Amino acid sequence: MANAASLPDVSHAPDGPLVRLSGVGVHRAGRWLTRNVDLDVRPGEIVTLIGPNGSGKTTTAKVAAGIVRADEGRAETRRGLRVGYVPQRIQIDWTLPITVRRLMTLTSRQSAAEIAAALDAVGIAHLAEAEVQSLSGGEFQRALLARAMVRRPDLLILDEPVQGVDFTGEVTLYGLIKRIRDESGCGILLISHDLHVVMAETDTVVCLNGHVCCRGTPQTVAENPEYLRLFGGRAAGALAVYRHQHDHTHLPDGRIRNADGSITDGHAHHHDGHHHGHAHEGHG
Ligand SMILES: Nc1ncnc2c1ncn2[C@@H]1O[C@H](COP(=O)(O)OP(=O)(O)OP(=O)(O)O)[C@@H](O)[C@H]1O
Repeated sequence: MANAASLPDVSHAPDGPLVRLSGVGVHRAGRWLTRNVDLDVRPGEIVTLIGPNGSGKTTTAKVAAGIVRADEGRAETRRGLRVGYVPQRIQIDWTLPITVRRLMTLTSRQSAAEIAAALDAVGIAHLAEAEVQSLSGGEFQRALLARAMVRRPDLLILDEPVQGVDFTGEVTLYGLIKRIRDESGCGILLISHDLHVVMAETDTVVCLNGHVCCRGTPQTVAENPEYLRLFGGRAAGALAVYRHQHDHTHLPDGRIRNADGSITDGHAHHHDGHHHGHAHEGHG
C-alpha cells in the first residue's frame, strides 16, 4: 500500500491539494518515462488521466501514490494522507482459491463489520464468500474498490477501474465512484482505460503523452479549438467523450517520430496538431 507519508507535505488548508506533483519526471532504464508533469488533486475533486498506452499514466499515478519516486521535480502530499490505491494489475496466486472476504484482508486488517459495510457499499455483500476467480469483471472491480475503501482514504487512486467491464457496468461503476466521492469527500485520481472517454463528473482532465499534452475541465478542453484539432471532429459536441489521436512518438533522446515515419528534431510536423509542453496550461 502507498507510503505517501514519506513525501514532503503540501499546505494544510482544507481545500488545499491532497497531493501535488510539480515538474515530476521519472527516469528508468536510460530514458524518461514521463517528464514535467504538474498535477494537483484536491478534496472532492475528480482528476482523470488520459493518454495512449505507455504515455506515463500508471507511472504518474504511482508517483502520486508515493510508490514510485520522482527523479526530478517534487511530489508532495498532505501530512497523514490516507491513500487508497487500486492498481491496474494485482498480483495474487490464482492457483489458490481465495474468497472476496479474504481478498479484503490481504493488505490491511479491518474488522468484519468494516469489511461487510464496504462490500455492501459497492453492492457485492452477497459475494463475500464467493471465490474471487468466479467474479465477473465488474464484480472484481467492485471488490478492488471495496478493498481500497475500507481504509477510508482521503485520496483514492484508481488505475483503469472499469477495465473488463461492459458499457452498462461502466456507467454503474462510475456512478459508484461518484457516490464514494460525494459521501466521503475524498479526492480521486482516475486513469481512464479509454483514450476518448472520461467520467462525466471529472473536474480536470490531464492528457499525458510522456508529458502533459493538455489539460482542463472536460468542457473547456472539449471547446478548445486547438484541442479539437488534436481530438478530431468526432470530439465536437461531446462533452466528456472525445477522441485523441497522437500521430507522433517521443523518442528517448527527445526527437520525435512522425506518423509518416520521419524523425524530426523535437518538433512534430506543423500540421499534426501536436502541442508541446504547456501550451494549454492556461485553460486548466
Ligand atoms: N520500471 C520501469 N522500467 C522501465 N520502463 C518502465 C518501467 N515502468 C514503466 N516503464 C515504461 O514506461 C512507459 C510508461 O508506462 P506506464 O505504465 O506509466 O504507461 P501507461 O500510460 O499507464 O500505459 P497503459 O495505457 O498501457 O497502461 C512504458 O513505455 C513502460 O514500458
